Amino acid sequence: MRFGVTFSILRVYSCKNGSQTCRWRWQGKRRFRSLPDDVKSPRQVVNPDISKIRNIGIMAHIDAGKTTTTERMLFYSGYIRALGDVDDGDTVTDYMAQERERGITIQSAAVTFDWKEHRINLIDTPGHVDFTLEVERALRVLDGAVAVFDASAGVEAQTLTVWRQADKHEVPCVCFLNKMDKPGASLSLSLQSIKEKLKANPVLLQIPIGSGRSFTGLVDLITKQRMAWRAKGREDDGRVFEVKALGPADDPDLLQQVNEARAALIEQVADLDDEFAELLLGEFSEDFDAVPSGKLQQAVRRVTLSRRGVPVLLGSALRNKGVQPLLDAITLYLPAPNQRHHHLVRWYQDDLCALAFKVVHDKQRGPLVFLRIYSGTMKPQSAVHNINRDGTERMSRLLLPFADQHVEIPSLSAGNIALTVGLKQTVTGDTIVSSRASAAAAARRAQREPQERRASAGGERAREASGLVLAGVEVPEPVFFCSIEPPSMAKQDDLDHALACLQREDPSLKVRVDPDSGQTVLCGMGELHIEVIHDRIRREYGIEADLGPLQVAYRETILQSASTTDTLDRVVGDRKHVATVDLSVHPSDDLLSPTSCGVSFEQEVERQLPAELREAVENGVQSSYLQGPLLGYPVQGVATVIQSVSIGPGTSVAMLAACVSRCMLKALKQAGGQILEPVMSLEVTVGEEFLGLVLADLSQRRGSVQDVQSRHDNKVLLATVPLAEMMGYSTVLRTLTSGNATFSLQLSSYEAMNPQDQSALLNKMAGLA
Ligand SMILES: Nc1nc2c(ncn2[C@@H]2O[C@H](COP(=O)(O)OP(=O)(O)OP(=O)(O)O)[C@@H](O)[C@H]2O)c(=O)[nH]1
Repeated sequence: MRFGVTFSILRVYSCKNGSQTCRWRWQGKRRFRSLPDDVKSPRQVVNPDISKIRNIGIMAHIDAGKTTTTERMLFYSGYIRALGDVDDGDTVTDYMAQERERGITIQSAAVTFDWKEHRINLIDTPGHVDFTLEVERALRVLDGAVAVFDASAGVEAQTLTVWRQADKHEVPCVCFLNKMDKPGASLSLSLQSIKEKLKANPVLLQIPIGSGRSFTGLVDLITKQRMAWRAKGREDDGRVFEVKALGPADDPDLLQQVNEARAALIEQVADLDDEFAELLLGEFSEDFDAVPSGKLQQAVRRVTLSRRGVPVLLGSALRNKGVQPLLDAITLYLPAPNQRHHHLVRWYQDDLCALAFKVVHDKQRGPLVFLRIYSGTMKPQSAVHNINRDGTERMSRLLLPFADQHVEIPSLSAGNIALTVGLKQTVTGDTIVSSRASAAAAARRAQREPQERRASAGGERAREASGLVLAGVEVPEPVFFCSIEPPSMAKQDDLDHALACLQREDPSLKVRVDPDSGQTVLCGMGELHIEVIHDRIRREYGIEADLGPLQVAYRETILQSASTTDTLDRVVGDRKHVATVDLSVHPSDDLLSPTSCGVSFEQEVERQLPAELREAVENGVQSSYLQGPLLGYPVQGVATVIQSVSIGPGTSVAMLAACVSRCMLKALKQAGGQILEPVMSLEVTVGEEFLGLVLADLSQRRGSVQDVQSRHDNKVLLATVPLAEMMGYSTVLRTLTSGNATFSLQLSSYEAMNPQDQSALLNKMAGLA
């Protein structure tokens, strides 16, 4: 649409009956669009062709503004009447009581809405490191992501983690530099940190008009349109904004800045996209700037999809600026489901193939399972087959998620995210297909596929190619644990039920029973994680459970090799069991990986030992890895070699496994035990005046400072510190700095404790210190 210089439009988006409609009103010489007052129901979400679906996630470091941005998206697309505020605890996506009280996102929430004839299925993910698995589960099923940054901080610790997760799942991203209204906001700092820390190639698509508090709008470098919001800040809801082609009559400095930035953009895109480079050098060699904006947009899309570059957009969600162009960018640059290649899906052809990526418990409806549909169609009241559990289940209802409200729908096709009621056996990571027969048909197609083609698939795809199930996500090992007790024995069953439900929802929560004390033990990702679980047991299940002290999940390993022999000679009932095992244990090269424990057999033993006995020996070794000889923590970094096995007639396999375990315990003790402790990367952002106090405190905690960087008036302290020293750190830091610091903590590695610290720990555990 072209407008004369004197006319500009104030753009308001609203959607009625699934399509963008707008009314116009005139003000002086200007034409304004105005919004109808009615709010759309999630039922009105358009059901478009797959090419117009966008499954996206919003990810970032804690507090970058994901929830605030999501809230604006729902508001501008017409799905909520009033803007919620994280600080007032009334946003749509943070609906859990704890989220509203704490002002943070804990579980990822899915919402579906439409924008300019596109259906957007959006997942708002948590930023706190304790809930990283939530982000990973979401990224597994998404096609694209919006990475939100605090423009005054650039890339922060958790941004790096989520970015790596997006990389792992090859998810194309756009960046949104939020909080451009903050006095310390810096476009150049943010772009620099994206390049340096994320090693990504930022493709800047907008430049800001004004900075800090006087940030009023943006210029789109592709179309050279100037978008200006009213300067009223928070009171103005941002629906109305002026869009005007930037012309010679405008601010000459701004115009020059735009021309330079656009020229740089064209050059950068030409470097990243051969097709665009050819176009420029052919038709537009005389004047690159004359290249049509549509062509530039298409090239930016190709660059984004191939992940050679990431578009960068700007705004201030809280001040209601820049979110509508971000929505445009989602539809323009992020992929449709059919543009992402999911290797295994082709074997199912048009049959249903879906991945369960999240389960939540609803008191009335039972478990609700979130599914990403990769092929085929889902209908309510139908049976589906769960390949992982090898069982068929009946799905009673099919819903479209809209945070905690759900809308019943008659069917949902490939490329969408569905919420199902009635699937009682399905857990996160399971693959759902239409029937056992369709799984068998897919298996036949997979068999017929040339071996080379399957082998060429790398990583996750290779794992998928070896079976018929979609790859789920890897669950990180918990670093903290504590005992949990019901208020009375009568409540033990209720507590077990609550824990079973919570575990189904959250695979990063592990529950086990301590073999010595018989106590139930909760294992989680961090203090906040365990605190939230405890709180949920109280609120959602009405159980006032008691938590024991929080403890660190150490690991054990060995320092040297050892060989040993053990003989088990036992009479059970009227049967005599005799077995003798010779084995050796060695420190493995891959000492610090949790999966680094292995078992192998001497060639001769492997040849002679029947498969059933080999399996019993392996079980014996594996069970001894679960509890190390020093403090009973899991063992890692050990390679075991079985040198000989002899077994008397009538000896059971269980007795052989027991003999191996006993022999392993002896060997591990002989090999000299070493405790490994989790060491965390710590990032503290603190006002300069408090830096000395924070550093002094860290030195008491066996911390080692890696770097101190400046960020405006703040200092950013990067350090590593043993997790055992970080209990209750948030309270201490708050007190030390009068609330002027934030920190993030995440697992960096497991490291060997020095002899003094180890013996202090052993004494403490033995009750001697
Ligand atoms: N100045 C300014 N503050 C903002 C902006 N967007 C969000 N905030 C504030 O930043 C804080 C965090 O916002 P959220 O939207 O909860 O951030 P989040 O990334 O969803 O946080 P988690 O989900 O807990 O990781 C809140 O106090 C917001 O009011 C912005 O554009 N400018």
